[in-house]
Amino acid sequence: MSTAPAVDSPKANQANGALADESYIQIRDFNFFYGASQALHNLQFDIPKEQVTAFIGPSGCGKSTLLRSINRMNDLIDGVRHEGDILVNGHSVFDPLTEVISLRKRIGMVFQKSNPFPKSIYENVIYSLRVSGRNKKSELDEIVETSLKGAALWDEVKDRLNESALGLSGGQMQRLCIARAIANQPEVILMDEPCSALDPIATGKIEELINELKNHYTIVIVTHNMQQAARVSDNTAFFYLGKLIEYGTTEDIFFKPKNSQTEAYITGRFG
Ligand SMILES: Nc1ncnc2c1ncn2[C@@H]1O[C@H](COP(=O)(O)OP(=O)(O)OP(=O)(O)O)[C@@H](O)[C@H]1O
Repeated sequence: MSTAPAVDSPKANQANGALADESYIQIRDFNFFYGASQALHNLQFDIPKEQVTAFIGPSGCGKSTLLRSINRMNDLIDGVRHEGDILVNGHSVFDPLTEVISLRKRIGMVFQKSNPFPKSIYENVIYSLRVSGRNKKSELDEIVETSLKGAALWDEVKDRLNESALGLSGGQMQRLCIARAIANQPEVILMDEPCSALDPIATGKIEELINELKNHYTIVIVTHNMQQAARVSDNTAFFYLGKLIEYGTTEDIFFKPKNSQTEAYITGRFG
């Protein structure tokens, strides 16, 4: 069961409270501001454990802002502030005692454009382990193999681990970034349009991988691609102008949307 503190009827505040599974990320009365401009309004919903939850909605509706709030990537931007809370596994990510570097390891992130370092494939995978002083070769070898296998990349690169990561294809680089996140043994993997720069074949491989990864990790994905949201996610949250309009199982959101704005967006009539 969830270890989150009791709040007043969280389900009652969900735009669609159909999700019954154990929640892992709890978003509570969350508002977010860039300076004087409010980007997110009173968000309140739960994201289930070891499932894929998609954030969808037209450009500028706040999907990335919310995603980046979960592992406090927005802290890097001047003049931002928030109200409310986000709990991951029962702990506030904004707790003053939370160490942000370790938070970002526990809540890994994969970006729109893959961002490998100009280093070998091997060093890319264990980069943050090296930074934190872990240098035992046998241990690192094992983590590299497990992480690359976890990212469905091992077979393609096992004979060239010491070659530059910059020689990989776009899809392989994106899977390498997933392997880098996995090496930290994360609880959550956040993905911000991870396939937007990839061709359909590379996209298909990442989607297959997401399907596999959800057996071990809680995944939140921002996507503009409705077919992708329908294919990979268990739950979908639809946002408009910084508000959560509707949230539920992907099947309900796509086939039985309750809100006319959701329906219009899903069917491509706006956005
Ligand atoms: N660094 C920033 N400074 C000021 N405003 C910002 C910043 N980043 C985003 N915003 C604003 O916050 C709002 C939400 O933006 P956000 O990028 O979260 O939306 P999005 O749904 O992810 O959009 P897209 O699909 O185009 O990536 C928008 O009005 C945007 O202009």
